Amino acid sequence: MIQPSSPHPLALSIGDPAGVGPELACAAWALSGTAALPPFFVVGSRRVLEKAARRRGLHLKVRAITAPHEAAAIFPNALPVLDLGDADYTPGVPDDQGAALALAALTEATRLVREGKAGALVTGPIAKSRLARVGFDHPGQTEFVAAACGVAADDAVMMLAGPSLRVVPITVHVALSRVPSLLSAERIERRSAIAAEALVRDFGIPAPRLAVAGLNPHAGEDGRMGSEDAAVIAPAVAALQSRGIDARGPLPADTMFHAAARATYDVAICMYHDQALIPIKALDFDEGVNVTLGLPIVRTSPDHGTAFAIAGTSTARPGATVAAIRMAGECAARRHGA
Ligand SMILES: NC(=O)C1=CN([C@@H]2O[C@H](COP(=O)(O)OP(=O)(O)OC[C@H]3O[C@@H](n4cnc5c(N)ncnc54)[C@H](O)[C@@H]3O)[C@@H](O)[C@H]2O)C=CC1
Ligand SMILES: NCC(=O)COP(=O)(O)O
Repeated sequence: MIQPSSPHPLALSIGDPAGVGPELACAAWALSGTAALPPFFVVGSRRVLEKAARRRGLHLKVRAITAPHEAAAIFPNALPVLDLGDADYTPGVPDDQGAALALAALTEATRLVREGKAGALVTGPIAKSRLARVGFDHPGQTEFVAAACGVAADDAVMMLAGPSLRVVPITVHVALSRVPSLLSAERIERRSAIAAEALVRDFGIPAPRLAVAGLNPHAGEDGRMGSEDAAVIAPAVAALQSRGIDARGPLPADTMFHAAARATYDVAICMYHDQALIPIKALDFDEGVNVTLGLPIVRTSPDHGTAFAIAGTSTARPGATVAAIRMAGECAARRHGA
């Protein structure tokens, strides 16, 4: 089915300029014709993008715009950028100046989308610890965008999505030792319900099937290997079912991700970060998208990080960035059409 398109170009924040974000923004633009991407503009630095493109051997024009509405006309011939100023381009060597640019770009891109001047937000990769040095006070971009939208951090639900799998971690950027105490039936139910609602609204899945993972080996083995599965996760699944949501579990996590199992659900609800992200990064690393559910705006990001070690070497693959731009456009179009 052809979706109506978002009326506004998408805003792509540049990410840390020492990482792979700038070169992948250029690479995505270079692929935009063959990949049929919606028009987008970068929020960041024209000079950094020009240097990143040159270093990657991409022959493209970067054109500064002063407002998002100028992007669509420029996009077929050049990469539009809302220029926040110059910064050093030293791939692989992050510094505070670059982190400040990344934070300014994230802030401005979020503002433009919130104000309806851009159709959706695609965030380039940042290093959270580097941004923390310049005043970033959030566990990640998910929580930053949630705060900017006036949404409680816990109600902004991270989902990683690729061609093989969708996963939602109930707890995210916390130490593993804290996970059991952070899991409650209410929290699992609330975040799972937000995911189910978003799969209907933004992904066009009319009755999403949720597979809820256990926490412990063999989902607790009748309490012999942990109590949380029966005491916390099972009541959450029952509560979801009583709301008419197609949820089942707790399921042993070790057997949830093989191909036949994956065919039985639309999203795996996982209890902690690596339970969710290991399978998707193993299966779909090059096309994996991190999408924030439950926001008044659409926000996506490539599933990978700054990859400082390979920045500037032309070996960073653009697939996840291309997929993040495409997914943002599709979700925005669904909302626009709705
Ligand atoms: N969307 C975001 O803003 C994300 C940010 N991060 C941040 O990135 C930083 C680095 O995190 P890491 O755990 O090292 O993950 P990473 O994703 O940056 O790198 C992990 C491995 O994958 C490779 N890799 C990453 N992207 C690639 C690409 N496009 N093509 C080919 N190979 C690629 C890297 O070279 C490295 O070997 C951390 O500070 C983390 O917080 C991590 C994940 C997502
Ligand atoms: N592991 C996912 C990740 O680090 C991305 O987090 P966020 O910055 O999108 O919140």
